[in-house]
Amino acid sequence: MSHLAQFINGQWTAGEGQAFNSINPANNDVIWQANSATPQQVDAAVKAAREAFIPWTDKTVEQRLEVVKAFVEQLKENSEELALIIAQETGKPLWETRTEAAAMIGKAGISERAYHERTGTVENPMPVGKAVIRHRAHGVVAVFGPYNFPGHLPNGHIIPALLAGNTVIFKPSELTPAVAEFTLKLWQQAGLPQGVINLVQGEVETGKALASHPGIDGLFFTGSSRTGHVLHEQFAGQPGKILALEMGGNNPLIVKDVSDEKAAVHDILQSAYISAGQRCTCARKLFLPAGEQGDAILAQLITATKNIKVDVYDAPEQPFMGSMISEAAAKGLVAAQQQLVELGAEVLVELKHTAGTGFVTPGILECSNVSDFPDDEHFGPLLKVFRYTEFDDAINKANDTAYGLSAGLLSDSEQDYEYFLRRIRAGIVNWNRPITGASSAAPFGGIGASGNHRASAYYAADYCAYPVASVELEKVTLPEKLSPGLSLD
Ligand SMILES: NC(=O)c1ccc[n+]([C@@H]2O[C@H](COP(=O)([O-])OP(=O)(O)OC[C@H]3O[C@@H](n4cnc5c(N)ncnc54)[C@H](O)[C@@H]3O)[C@@H](O)[C@H]2O)c1
Ligand SMILES: O=CCC[C@H](NC(=O)CCC(=O)O)C(=O)O
Repeated sequence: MSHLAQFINGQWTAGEGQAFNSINPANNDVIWQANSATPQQVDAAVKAAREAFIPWTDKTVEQRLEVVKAFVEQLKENSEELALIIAQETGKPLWETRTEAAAMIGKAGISERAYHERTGTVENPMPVGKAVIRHRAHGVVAVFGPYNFPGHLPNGHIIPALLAGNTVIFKPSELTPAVAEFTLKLWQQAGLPQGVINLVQGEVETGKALASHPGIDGLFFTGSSRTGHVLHEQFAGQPGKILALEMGGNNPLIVKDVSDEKAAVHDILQSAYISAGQRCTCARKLFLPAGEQGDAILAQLITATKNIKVDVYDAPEQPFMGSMISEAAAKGLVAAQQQLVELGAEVLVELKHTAGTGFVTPGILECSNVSDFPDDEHFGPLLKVFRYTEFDDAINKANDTAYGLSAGLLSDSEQDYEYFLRRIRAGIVNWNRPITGASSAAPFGGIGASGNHRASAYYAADYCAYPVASVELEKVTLPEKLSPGLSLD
């Protein structure tokens, strides 16, 4: 019998659709196999979530929080195993997947604060009675997750959604089903009532069946801009449904006048190559000043990039970068490098792929002379360098993208930063810090092709509930003065 990979109405069930696998991208070994959920099983999951909605939303937030806290206890007890499963499925080194497990634990407290601060209940006295603002859950929401943070990013939708009183159907990335399954088992052990979260696993067809299901009240998505745009079109003409899209980026980092060149190189490496370049916030384009300082930083960057340690997730001496998510993704990046070379890019450090694996070494391309630079998110460790003479030119080129997720300036001048801050178009704008590693205690989202103005992380509470404004008085009472033209006698 097929592996029981679907969690529907509190029961682990085998999928009845086509078989799919998860592989360890470091060596292409199959580590998980199951059958996908069919549209009928997706329908059963939506019905289970609908049945569970009223009892769940009728609980007090404190009661819902108790379950979330029990889940956090489960996460704490099992964090090492969770970190290992994330590492096996994604290729990310263990030091990094441990930080992902820790971010999942931290999400509960942050979401609790956000729930009260952004969607809490507010009462204001009025001349007659009072005005009250409350927030209500939307109902049944679908959560779609990406492969690069298979635990942390879906968790960033699921916890706020549950706290607000929604019930959830979770469709994880088909590349990381084991992480989703393990996480759902922790929810189950935490005592979550049946139907409150349902897991439907499978490839794109399962995703399509869920996204197009008429029974969902909303969809919270983290993933590529391509899929996000498909979902946006699919939701057109349905203003009653809430759609939150967290998508990719083509993120710029500008270096201007810095006194500590080594520190600048460090922040560039952290921005471009962490998670093997597979973070939505990673720097894709680096703008270096023409002249001596730019030359010196570039030379140091080339050396440091060649020295980056790339290895398996559990290497005793931990690498900075593990493997990419798959061999196909690695090959895609090699193809992107080749395409840029054909457009006029010069290879400063070649990105090289190890056949039969998802391993690549980090690469740098000099792209100042590339005409018709494609506005594609290269989701991996391939940094494109541009040299500039005028700060305004660098900012204009940095803004020359449909995306707008993260951006950064490395400069000792606060005046430069203020200028940059006023002109750059992005949802995350940093100064003298890497542009990756955003805080869950801040809003997280982008503009343009990066999002639809529904920031996540600290602001996720906003899209998990709708406001209800009430004016209230304990009993029906005649006003002291009637409106002109009214008579009750
Ligand atoms: N802004 C953010 O918060 C953020 C965070 C992490 C990753 N990302 C982005 O995510 C991308 C990498 O993740 P990915 O490759 O897993 O994304 P993806 O878009 O391929 O997949 C995301 C989810 O959507 C599902 N899906 C794909 N096509 C679908 C369709 N037509 N209908 C319904 N569901 C569908 C997938 O099965 C998966 O569950 C990168 O572009 C990255 O920048 C964004
Ligand atoms: O890959 C995209 C996410 C990258 C990550 N951002 C966050 O973790 C945001 C915080 C949150 O959602 O809680 C990063 O910036 O490195």
